Amino acid sequence: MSLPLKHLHSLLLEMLGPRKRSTGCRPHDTASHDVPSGSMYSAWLASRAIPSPDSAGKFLAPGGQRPMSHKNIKLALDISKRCSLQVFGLLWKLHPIRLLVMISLDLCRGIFPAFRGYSQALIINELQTMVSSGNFTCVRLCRLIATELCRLVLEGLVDSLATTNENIVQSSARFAMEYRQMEQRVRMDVPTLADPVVQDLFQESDLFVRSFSGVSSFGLLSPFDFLRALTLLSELLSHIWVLWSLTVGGTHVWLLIFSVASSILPLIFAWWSPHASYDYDDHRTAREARSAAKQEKMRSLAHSDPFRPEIILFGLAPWILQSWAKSRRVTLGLGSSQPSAEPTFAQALFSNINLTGLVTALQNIPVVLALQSSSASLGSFTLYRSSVQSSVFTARALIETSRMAFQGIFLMGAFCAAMEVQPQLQPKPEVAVRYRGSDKGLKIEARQAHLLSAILGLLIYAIRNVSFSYPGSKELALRNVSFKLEAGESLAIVGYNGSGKSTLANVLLRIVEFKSGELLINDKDIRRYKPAEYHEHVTAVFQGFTKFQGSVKENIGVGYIPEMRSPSAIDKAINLAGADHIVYSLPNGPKTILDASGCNPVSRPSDDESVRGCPERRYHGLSGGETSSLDAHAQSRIFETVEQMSRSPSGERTKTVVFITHRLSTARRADKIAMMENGCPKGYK
Ligand SMILES: Nc1ncnc2c1ncn2[C@@H]1O[C@H](COP(=O)(O)OP(=O)(O)OP(=O)(O)O)[C@@H](O)[C@H]1O
Repeated sequence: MSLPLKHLHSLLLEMLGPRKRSTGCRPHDTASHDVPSGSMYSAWLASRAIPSPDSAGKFLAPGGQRPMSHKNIKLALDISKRCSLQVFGLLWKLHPIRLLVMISLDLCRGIFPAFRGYSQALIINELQTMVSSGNFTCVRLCRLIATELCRLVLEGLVDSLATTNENIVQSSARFAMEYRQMEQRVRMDVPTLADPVVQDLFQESDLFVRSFSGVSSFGLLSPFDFLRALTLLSELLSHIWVLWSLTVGGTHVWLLIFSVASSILPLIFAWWSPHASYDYDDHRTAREARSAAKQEKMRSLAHSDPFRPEIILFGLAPWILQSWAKSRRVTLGLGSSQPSAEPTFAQALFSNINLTGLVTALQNIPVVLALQSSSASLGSFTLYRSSVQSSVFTARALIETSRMAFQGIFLMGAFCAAMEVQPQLQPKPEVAVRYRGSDKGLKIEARQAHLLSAILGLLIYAIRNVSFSYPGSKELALRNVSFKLEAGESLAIVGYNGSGKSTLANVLLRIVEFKSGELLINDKDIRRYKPAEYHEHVTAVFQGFTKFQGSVKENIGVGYIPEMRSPSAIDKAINLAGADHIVYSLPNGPKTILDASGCNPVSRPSDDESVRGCPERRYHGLSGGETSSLDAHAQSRIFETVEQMSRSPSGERTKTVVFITHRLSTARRADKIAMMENGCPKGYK
């Protein structure tokens, strides 16, 4: 079966089967990751619990909105107390001075609107005085206008200085956060990433990192947007100060009350109306999240090249389209039988009747009356009115920012918790040992755990030998595997499909963790070696060989990064693999770009700018046999090469070799043969 087909099947199973990933809510017990209580991880986890009784033990989908409950507020406070300093510290280290400048300028910019209103009020007052007195001497007016122009220029200067500074700080922060995220991702191992709760954690952490791209309008709030709340706060305070200074002595208190009331009346009206429950950001219910995930999978299936042959062959197009459309309809709230979050036409009409104009007009009545009956100036009333309206507007923005910040705190918590996650295969420092190799290669021993089996006699079957099951599977893929391989020996693993050969290889390669038993490498428990150090001494060619989108040279080079750019090392590798005739018959030899999509074995025009205009660097496919699915002849040749490589020039064994084969003739070459059946070596010689 071809690799793309395998991938397609696993993808389809993922989408169709009874699976944990496809649900918006997760059962609690899927978390296999060790959760220390009181950690950031446990606080983050607790915030995802769905409070309703029928969802007991289930979690919100990644990115799901946390309700503003008492419990969540406490968790948010706890997370911000522990995590904000960590994140702030990270940002502080990048550009301390620039960050300080950014905060100061943000605070300054907050008071600009109040100054603007004040300056404009002075001009209006001057005009009023000129008109009422009939004295049209313009010196003072010109001075005021010049001051206003200077203020405008200064505001513009500060704005551009702030924006330039902000861009530098934001770009560095974005890089630093993305780097941390990438660093965390690449150091994770297979068992950790297979944990569905860790997957969710990383997804929310990714959302936090994405918030640094300045996409707060999509409901993501970065700490920088949160800093901008300072601007809003200083703006609000400056407006309140203006209002206070205008009403000091109680001269126009009734006017203030009337203005504030008329400004917040439309807000109260909107809040009270049925439409108010609609919230653009808060649409991630479990059902919608499930549909969004499915819609995304169907979209990528429709756009993916590697799956194209199967899509055509199995006639999957209508199914993809229908499934996508069904999910998309749910996320868009179209034709849903459930009460829609979207406003109905009547609600929309009701809420869209713009009362603001009417209220503003009404506001003018007391202003006019006050102007006629008091000595107050037109300028001060203009300032007064604009300050009231700006205060209400700023307060609204602050409330909205706080609401988004509340959700942002949990995403920030996810980021900090993700940084705490340790790869499961990493040994604890107190048990870690250095790898000590031998001249002959690895000595491997998979054996029973004597002590445990003696104590737990009745449970011997479950614990005594090397056993393994895949996450989410109750079936053991390896059961009670025991064998011994001396350094320099070779072992052939044979067996039916699905008997556990690849799983055993992955356990030996320390790619997956086994559940029980003991695996000794050079007389030390494999779990005590740091995986990275261990991997420096072992290598493997996988059945599902990965082709990277790049040249043949690069594909060979990734096998040993230090020599990646060395033409002689690449040539030697090509020669050792006996691949000279394949590689040098390609249109551009080792420089030929491999078509990693696997769907087009012929040359195709490049989308890559670097390749375009360079006709000889064309894409080229390789057959399955040319990469990993070897015919008898190729297999024999490869084993000759491996045999040659595993001996010293004087013919002594220097490497231990384990190979999986379906051919008895190949297996006979090995010193030992393990016949796998149902996860267990039945015959071992
Ligand atoms: N990711 C996975 N999740 C759950 N079960 C798995 C997973 N991968 C393999 N299995 C199951 O584990 C068992 C052993 O699979 P494994 O791939 O080790 O078999 P194999 O002997 O290498 O087969 P083949 O010869 O077809 O490559 C099978 O029952 C398989 O269904």
